[in-house]
Amino acid sequence: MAMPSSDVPWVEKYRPRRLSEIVNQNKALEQVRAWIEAWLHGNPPKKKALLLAGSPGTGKTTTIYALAREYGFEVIELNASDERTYEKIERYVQAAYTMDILGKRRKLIFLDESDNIEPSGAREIAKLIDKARNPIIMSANHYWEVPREIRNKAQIVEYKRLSQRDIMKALIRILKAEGVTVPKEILQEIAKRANGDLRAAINDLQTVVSGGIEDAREVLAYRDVEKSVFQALAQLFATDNAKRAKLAVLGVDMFPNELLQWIDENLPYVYYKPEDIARAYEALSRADIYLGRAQRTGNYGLWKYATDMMTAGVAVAGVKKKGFVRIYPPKTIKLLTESKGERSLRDSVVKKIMSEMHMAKLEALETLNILKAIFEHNPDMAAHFVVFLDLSEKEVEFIVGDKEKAKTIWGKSLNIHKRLKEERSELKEHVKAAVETAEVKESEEKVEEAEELEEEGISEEELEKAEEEMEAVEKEKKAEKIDKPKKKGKQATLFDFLKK
Ligand SMILES: Nc1ncnc2c1ncn2[C@@H]1O[C@H](COP(=O)(O)OP(=O)(O)OP(=O)(O)O)[C@@H](O)[C@H]1O
Repeated sequence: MAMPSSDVPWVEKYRPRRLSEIVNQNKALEQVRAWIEAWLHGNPPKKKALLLAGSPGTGKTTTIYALAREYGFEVIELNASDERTYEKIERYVQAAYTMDILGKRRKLIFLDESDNIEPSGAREIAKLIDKARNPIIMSANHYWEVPREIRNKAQIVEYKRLSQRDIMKALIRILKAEGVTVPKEILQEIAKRANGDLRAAINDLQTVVSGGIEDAREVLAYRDVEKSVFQALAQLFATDNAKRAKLAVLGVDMFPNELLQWIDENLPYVYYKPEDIARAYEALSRADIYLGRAQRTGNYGLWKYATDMMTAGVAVAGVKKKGFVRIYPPKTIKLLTESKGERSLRDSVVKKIMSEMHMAKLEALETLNILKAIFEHNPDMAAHFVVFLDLSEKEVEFIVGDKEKAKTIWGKSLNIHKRLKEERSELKEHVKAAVETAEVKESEEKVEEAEELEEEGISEEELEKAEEEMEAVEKEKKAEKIDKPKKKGKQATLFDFLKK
């Protein structure tokens, strides 16, 4: 496997230049073309804004730039989380009054992350859409999170997640262009893990190619566990916007202290000026202080501030290196703080919490921390959780982190088990006794009945026969009842007729 020639991010290097090169979004592209052509034919569409909605890395931004190139627009890219967005849009919308849509320098306004628009600004932006004389295209991951005022004014175009096959094809095309090869099973792994996000897949491919095959296996092994941490950190290190940085790590199923280790490990590759690196580390150390305090006091509300410091605090620390940033797993630190055994214990406890308490993974991780506090301070309640979650002794030891305390809780849980067992067997006894009484009663009744028959000189067979006959008579009666009304009706009409 050859080393790549430069560190230009491949997602940029291989971004499709033309609409026709965009993979597997034909339906969406048809709508986009029809909408822009309506503008160009001097007949602006009813919905003056277009909202491209879909998962990350499916081609939304690519569509806008390819569209602009093909139809001759200049793209004015604005970010919804920028405080001055409204002001900027207004400037362009006003300018559009005097701008000839068919002229050479026509502009297309691109509002990225429109699911991030503050509710206060949404009404104003909606008004600008009404006034707009040039196309406004917005993009969002979830269209339902775009403020309603804006959503109602936009034509929604949905982008689908790309299939594993689409992703494989795109990766192979890049490898051919780079003149490098990667074993097929690794390509398949990358395509599988990308979960429909071609950007993530291309970034992984570049990571793998730049690090060599052995490294690739290791990185991919981590990806198994840390599904999206690579993606999240790539986003975090690509922005100097505090809000975007905070959003980048949402959905990473990791404890904040682990996330801190990942950021810590990768910081020196992101900033190059010593003073920027120092500032970023200062933000990290503050995050660490909050985390320590949360652990000591049990006030997990502090996690939020810690996460803000390690994301937003780091993102605004200075000027970042341009180009592709390779993300490294924090191997050494991780090995020191959490062994493989501990990790698997944590995973099994989290799984039990998820299934017994009907929780998503993130929620379960938070609950695990609450359980840790309970296990440390309240062994009686802890014992009930042990029974409820069906925890093993090792899992209890992992949660409480202290052998003696674990023993006490485990002992108490055994007592609860014993009590429950006793209660259950007591209940069983009750049920058994009740059934027996009912059976005795029934057999007593049967004996009584037999005695009566004997007294009257009727044999069992004769009784059965008599019962069968009675049943037959009953049936006959019923059949007659059903037929009768019909006959009656007929007779009545005939009778009437004769009367006439
Ligand atoms: N459908 C596609 N066809 C070809 N390349 C694609 C496609 N989707 C994504 N890519 C590749 O992935 C990269 C990222 O795509 P793009 O920026 O268009 O994603 P996006 O949908 O705008 O994501 P986000 O919501 O995160 O902004 C592009 O540079 C391109 O290389």
